[in-house]
Amino acid sequence: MSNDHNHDHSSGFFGKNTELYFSFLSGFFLTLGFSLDTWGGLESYFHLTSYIISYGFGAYFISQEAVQKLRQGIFEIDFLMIAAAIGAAYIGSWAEGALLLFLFSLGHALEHYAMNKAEKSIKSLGNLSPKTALLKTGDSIEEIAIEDLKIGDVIVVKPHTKIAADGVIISGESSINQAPITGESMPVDKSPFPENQQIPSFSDIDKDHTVFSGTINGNSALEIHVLKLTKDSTVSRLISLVNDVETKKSPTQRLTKRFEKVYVPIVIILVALLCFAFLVINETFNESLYRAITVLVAASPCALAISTPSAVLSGIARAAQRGVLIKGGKALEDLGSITTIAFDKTGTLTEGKPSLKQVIAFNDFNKEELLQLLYEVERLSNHPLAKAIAKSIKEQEKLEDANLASNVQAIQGKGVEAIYKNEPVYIGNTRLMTDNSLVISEAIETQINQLLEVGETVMLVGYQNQIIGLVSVMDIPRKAAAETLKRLKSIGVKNMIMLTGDHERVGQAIAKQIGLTESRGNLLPEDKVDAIRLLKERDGKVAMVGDGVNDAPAMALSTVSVAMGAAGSDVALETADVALMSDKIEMLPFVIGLSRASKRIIKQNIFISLGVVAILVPVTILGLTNIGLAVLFHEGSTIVVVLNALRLLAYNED
Ligand SMILES: Nc1ncnc2c1ncn2[C@@H]1O[C@H](COP(=O)(O)OP(=O)(O)OP(=O)(O)O)[C@@H](O)[C@H]1O
Ligand SMILES: [Zn+2]
Repeated sequence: MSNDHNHDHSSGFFGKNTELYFSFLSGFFLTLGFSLDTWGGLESYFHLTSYIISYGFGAYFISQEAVQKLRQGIFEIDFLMIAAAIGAAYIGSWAEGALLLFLFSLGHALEHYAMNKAEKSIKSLGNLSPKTALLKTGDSIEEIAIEDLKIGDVIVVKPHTKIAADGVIISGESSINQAPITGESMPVDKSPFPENQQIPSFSDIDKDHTVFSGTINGNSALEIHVLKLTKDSTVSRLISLVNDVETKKSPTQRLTKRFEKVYVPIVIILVALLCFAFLVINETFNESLYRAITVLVAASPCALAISTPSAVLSGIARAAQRGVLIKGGKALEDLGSITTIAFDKTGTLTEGKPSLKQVIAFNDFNKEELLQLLYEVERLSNHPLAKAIAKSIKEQEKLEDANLASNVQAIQGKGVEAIYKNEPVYIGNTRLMTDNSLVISEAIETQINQLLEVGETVMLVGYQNQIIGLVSVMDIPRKAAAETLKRLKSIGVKNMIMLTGDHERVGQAIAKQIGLTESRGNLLPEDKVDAIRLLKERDGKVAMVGDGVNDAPAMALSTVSVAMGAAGSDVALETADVALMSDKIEMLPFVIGLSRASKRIIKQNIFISLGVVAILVPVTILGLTNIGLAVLFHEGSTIVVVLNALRLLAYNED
């Protein structure tokens, strides 16, 4: 059976199920012919006509497909089946030939039906966004096509309608159903972005204020400031990523393809030889041909060809229903065999919204001035620590933006560097200070150690050639983290390692709280890459879970990378092998469990398909069965394999 399901048999006067109806008609005329033959007592002319009609309906789609493929130089199993049916007709076994075509076309139609169903549930994403939006200009509102929306436009979203663009709420509060994008079943409360503040880019805005195209508004009307063009919206990107998914073949799929390349020619040679068995043993040519045809049917690897793609597609479709994009069979199979997971800390295992604990000024530096400096510099950085510091200081101190800082530069894994009131300033860890020849006194060292003791992340501030102060924050583990790790352990994940740029001791404090097996701190992004390399050497396969921002290189090196909160970050969505659209870490056991189930089903399917061939071929060569039975077992196994794969669509964690 064809492995490539881009073709569609929807053209036809019975609509999209024409293929299925044609196969039923083939079955009907087969039964009619058989009845006439057995009980009719009429001229053979009648039942023969009925069989020929059955052949016509049975072969209609398969032959088209086979010819089309043959023209492209692809030799398909469909072709073998048609050859077998023609051979059967030649030796007068019309009934068997018709049965073959009937069941083969039925299997084929069911396979297409099932695959379409899985594909549809993946592609349903595409039907999400509405076609038009209500554009507000001044007091007037006009309906325009979503393609005509521009960045900065304001659109009105009525209660219980779909949101037409990715953007930020500027007026109204509502509870939004984000299930179509993130798979979260509970609506999420959203509020307007604070007034009189400049609107940053989409990924830098707190999720409490942003909305996605294709999600559904709750009870009250909203006004939304558009931040992305329709073609760049999260849902558009999702659709194009989903379209790529099917072109990536899984390892098992490649293996079975390679096997078929060797196996199919062997079958053809064997069958050709069997046609001439009458030269060696005492039988007629027709008897030899009958045996050859039976072997051809028995040996064709239809079930094998469909065993992996059906499971991969169903697995991916099931994940998509829960807001998880698995980018292809390789990612699915890899994830299914993972026993080591490396986690990023900030925003992955922790909330990623640290709260401000201490601001301490040293050497008589003015504290007000320190607060203002911290605010001015950190509000221009988009590191989660920076955002938290800027936000808290602004709230506590009611500071106004004074634009005193410029040239803010992130120093990966260490902190930031900027110009504040025309002088260089450094905010970050001790490494950043020593890199810039700033001496950390013993008194400061003691203060730092006291804060680390209680699990706070400490950052120093270097300005005017000395250390003028420190700021500390505390990030708490996600509520679901401990429970999630426990479940991962129970499904067989042995090693769970935290890789963090934060201080070793802060890392260890959190690791202990939530039950990780190891924790490594003080890592620069390149150290995280090394850590992944070592883990791969030690454990074979490693999954890396992160936000895909400062850990992108490590994620790229991992066997399979999993991004959390991918709906909010284009980079994460594009680059990760598996994208959790929501930032719910508790989805991990679900996807890993699903991947394992998919792998299991692939194995079962291959066992079933090869098993049936292994039994059927010797039995047919020895002439112990007839075409009818060979057809039944052969097509039966194909249908069983497809149905087995479809079970994944109903996968749930237990
Ligand atoms: N904008 C910033 N302001 C102040 N300090 C910073 C800033 N960015 C980084 N740092 C310092 O550099 C350290 C390492 O940062 P990095 O981004 O590598 O990791 P992290 O966010 O602490 O944790 P994780 O690696 O788990 O994401 C931080 O712990 C902090 O001390
Ligand atoms: Zn096909």
